[in-house]
Amino acid sequence: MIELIDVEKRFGGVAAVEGISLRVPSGKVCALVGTSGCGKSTTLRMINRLIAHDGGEIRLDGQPIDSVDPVQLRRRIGYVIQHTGLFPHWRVARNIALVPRLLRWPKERIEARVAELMALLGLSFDELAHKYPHELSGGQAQRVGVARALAGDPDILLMDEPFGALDPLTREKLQEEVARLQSSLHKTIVFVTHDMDEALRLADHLVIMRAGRIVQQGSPLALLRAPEDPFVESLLGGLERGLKQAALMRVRDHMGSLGPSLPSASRISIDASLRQGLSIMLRDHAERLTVVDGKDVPVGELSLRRLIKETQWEQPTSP
Ligand SMILES: Nc1ncnc2c1ncn2[C@@H]1O[C@H](COP(=O)(O)OP(=O)(O)OP(=O)(O)O)[C@@H](O)[C@H]1O
Repeated sequence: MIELIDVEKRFGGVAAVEGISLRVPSGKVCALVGTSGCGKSTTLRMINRLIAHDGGEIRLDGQPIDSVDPVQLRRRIGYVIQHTGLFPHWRVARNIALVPRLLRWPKERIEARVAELMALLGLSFDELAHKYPHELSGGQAQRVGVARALAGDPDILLMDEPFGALDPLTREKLQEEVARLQSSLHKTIVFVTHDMDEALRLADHLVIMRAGRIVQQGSPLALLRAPEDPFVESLLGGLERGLKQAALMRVRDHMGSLGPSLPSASRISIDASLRQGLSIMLRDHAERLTVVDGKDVPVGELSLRRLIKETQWEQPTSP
């Protein structure tokens, strides 16, 4: 568990971060989002003591980070940055092996770990292990960056705009990979992003910052349902907010049973999102969709009328 309690940071007397308090339970993902210069990276870097905090307390599993040697601390914490931070004169395998080498693992264990991580991140060992970073595509380099951060099997992963420099398709693919990895690795992750869709997609806990302070924090759905002010609302997509909320909701949780009436010819997978359901309804001019399981067998119905009722029911009443 990561805890920040009333944390402050000043640069030359000017506050960069003021009174930040947040808690990330073990195995959960927290996203820091906000306008440029609001203190996201500073907050992240204080967690692994790349920057020292001036006030408040930061604790990892209850232990204040000031009481841990910074080098020991950083070996427990994987760190991924936007332009990968790979050593340009080291080959991929050596870059990934950085922390295991520092930890003085035996050679065979390091080699096995590098091969394991490259497989985990979808990187071909034979093709890429001996290349230098400049011989990689942006997506490959970023995967190597993530592999390197995971190499020492840290329980905590900090990621600063990890996919910021990638094209949208590669970015989406890597987001999927990180979500897939996280579902089995259960790391405690804090990441900084400018991409709200990325934050909504990956985070269990969303923290919105402005001018060094937290404006609002909570689960993505809670924030989408009740942004506290126009700034948060606009960051969350303004008029697109309903669709972003629908993207986080699953068909399986909102379908009804198959009625006596003829099933709709338009179908949707039980694993799809409500946003995808709405899109199919618009495309097919259909107010009802037949929900099918993985074997294409009808298992229920998604109805526009019911959806509207349910989402109204979930919206808080405005003051
Ligand atoms: N080493 C430093 N020395 C002086 N001021 C700094 C330093 N690092 C950050 N700052 C200032 O602290 C504030 C917060 O910076 P920070 O990099 O944390 O913001 P950010 O939210 O991550 O921004 P961006 O989204 O643009 O990366 C900014 O005003 C920045 O200029």
